Amino acid sequence: MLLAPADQQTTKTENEPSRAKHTHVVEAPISSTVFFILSSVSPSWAEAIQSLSKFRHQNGSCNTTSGKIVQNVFVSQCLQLNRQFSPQSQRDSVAPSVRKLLPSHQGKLAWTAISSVQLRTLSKHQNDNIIQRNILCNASASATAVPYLDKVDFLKLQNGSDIRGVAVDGVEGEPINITEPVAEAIGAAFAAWLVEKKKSEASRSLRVSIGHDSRISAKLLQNAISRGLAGAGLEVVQYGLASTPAMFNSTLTKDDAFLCPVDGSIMITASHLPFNRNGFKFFTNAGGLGKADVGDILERAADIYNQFTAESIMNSEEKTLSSVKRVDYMTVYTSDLVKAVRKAAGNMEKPLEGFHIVVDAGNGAGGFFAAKVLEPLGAITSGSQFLEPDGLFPNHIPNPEDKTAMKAITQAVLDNKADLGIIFDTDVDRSAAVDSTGREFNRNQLIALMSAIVLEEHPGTTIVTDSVTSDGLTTFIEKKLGGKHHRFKRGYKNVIDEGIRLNSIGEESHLAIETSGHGALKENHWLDDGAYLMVKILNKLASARASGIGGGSKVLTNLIEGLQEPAFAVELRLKINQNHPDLKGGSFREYGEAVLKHLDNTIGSDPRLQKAPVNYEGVRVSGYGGWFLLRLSLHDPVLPLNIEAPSNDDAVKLGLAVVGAIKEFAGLDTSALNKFVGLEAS
Ligand SMILES: O=P(O)(O)OC[C@H]1O[C@H](O)[C@H](O)[C@@H](O)[C@@H]1O
Repeated sequence: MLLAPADQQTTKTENEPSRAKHTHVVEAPISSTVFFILSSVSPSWAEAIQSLSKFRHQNGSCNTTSGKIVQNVFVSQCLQLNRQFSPQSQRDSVAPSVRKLLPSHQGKLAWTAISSVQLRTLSKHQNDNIIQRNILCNASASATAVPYLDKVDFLKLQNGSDIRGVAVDGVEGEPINITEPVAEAIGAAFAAWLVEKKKSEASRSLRVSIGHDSRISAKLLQNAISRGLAGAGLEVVQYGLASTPAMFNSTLTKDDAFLCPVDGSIMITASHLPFNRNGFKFFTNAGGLGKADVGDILERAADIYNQFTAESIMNSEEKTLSSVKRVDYMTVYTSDLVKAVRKAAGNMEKPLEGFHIVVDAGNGAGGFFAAKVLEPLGAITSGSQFLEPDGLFPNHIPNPEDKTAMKAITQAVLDNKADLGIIFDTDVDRSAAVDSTGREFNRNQLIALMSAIVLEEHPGTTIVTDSVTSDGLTTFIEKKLGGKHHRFKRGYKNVIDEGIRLNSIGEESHLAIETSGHGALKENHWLDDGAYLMVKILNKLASARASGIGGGSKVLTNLIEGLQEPAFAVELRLKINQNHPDLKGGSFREYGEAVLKHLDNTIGSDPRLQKAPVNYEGVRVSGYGGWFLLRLSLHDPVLPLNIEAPSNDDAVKLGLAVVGAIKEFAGLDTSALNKFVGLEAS
């Protein structure tokens, strides 16, 4: 329910279950541990902290500080404090003077000198207790302390339908391009876009929710983007740690007590990318914004940013954050998930009683699933791992496509003799599962399992998938399950939009799902939601139990019996060298298209190879009992090549067919493929 305004809010550990409907506003001194760390590094910071602490207490507006969150709040507060102490006459030059106040080392804070790599090699104990806090400070502070209004190429921040960039310093060759002013401009731009979109409906001021994953730059960016929105006159509601699907859901929920529905929503996340990255996803009740709208927002943001002055930034900070509200929305979202499972099990209170289910959240935002979804349904969750948010992702990348991550959850299932394992990506829009024997339900297997569940409910329906799905999956969906497999393009947004489009032209489709673990169901507003996919699986477990069928996750494993899996599968990512003279100054996309066209023409003359009769992306070819697909990456100057075959030899033959066709493209780095087929030593 509604919490205190953001600037008075207790910053408790964010995945802690909410105990009270209204959170108390607590005042407390700056954490002494942080004081110790900072003072040992820089006396001038220590003085600043003492002044800040005093100032905040005298003025009765100190945020409580605990754990990791303290540093973000703290650095931001120091900067605010400096601004508050500056007389108006000095404020025009506030950015340089703020930088001067910070202990600087070549334009950055002195304590950014410890590199993230060094930190990672320190002992776990240190990492957990002191050093990790230090890097959090470094990271957050350096996002603020880089030259304040540097020139930024906003359009380069677009990554398909997302915004992605670097928010934390410390990785060589990756300078920060999402600073607080950049985020503030993006917030203001989204506000302008939303007002224009919703002007016919707007009888009150528009409301926007903001949530974030566990990244170390999240808090600063959340406040910065809030300033942009609030400065434009919108009502801002911060959710804190949240999942991407929950953010979309908040545009649909009807509940005044939680200030819902909101008119627009922003998730701060860079999914499974490394700790130094961050980004934004945008939603309205019509779904996630697409490429064109995100491009529009970035153009507006560039204009807004160019008009920023140090004074305007300072004023927005002073005026707007106090109006921001906070709501514990994850409670609404998780109770909806709980209700969905109860309903599917004939309204049993604890339909998962006795099931042992372990969760691996990879230290992302998905830790809530154990305590707030599985346990209320009666499941035992002991042995769950990496549930605590930690933006350095110290255990494994939160990504169900990652082999190490899948190994970790499989091991947890086996070690705990659990019935099922569930794993999420950082922002919980992707997931995968593992049965009690350690069999993975990810990629084609997850799609097969979800198809089996959905086709039981909607016989004959069309299953939309991405382009890298296997031939065995098509056979399974069409021959075993009696559905239709519509293999479309890569990209969750492409897949979901295609599911929606098919329905609009009269072809019934209830599931759009990618091998990456993204998936959306028609019954769930086409919401791309890894947690909801797992709910559908839990429903199956619960309803099997309710109808007296035992055997734990065997009921799931049985559902994908008959799915043929390739003996050999590989993905090779061939880079396009954008500076190579062979590109003749053209874009990597044009070059990639030329490679694909040439491959397409070459394949036509080889009788052992057949082009896929229906294909929406790249060049997909069958032969030697298997297939390959060469396509352009959605985001990168890369041509990913997927090969599946009955044996390694057959896969090599398919690889050689590709080598023959693309070898004359000198701007393409084919070394990975050459090694695979044995033309280069590995
Ligand atoms: O085209 P690629 O580089 O393989 O990337 C494709 C993937 O990009 C992102 O991760 C999207 O979230 C996925 O939906 C998509 O499948």
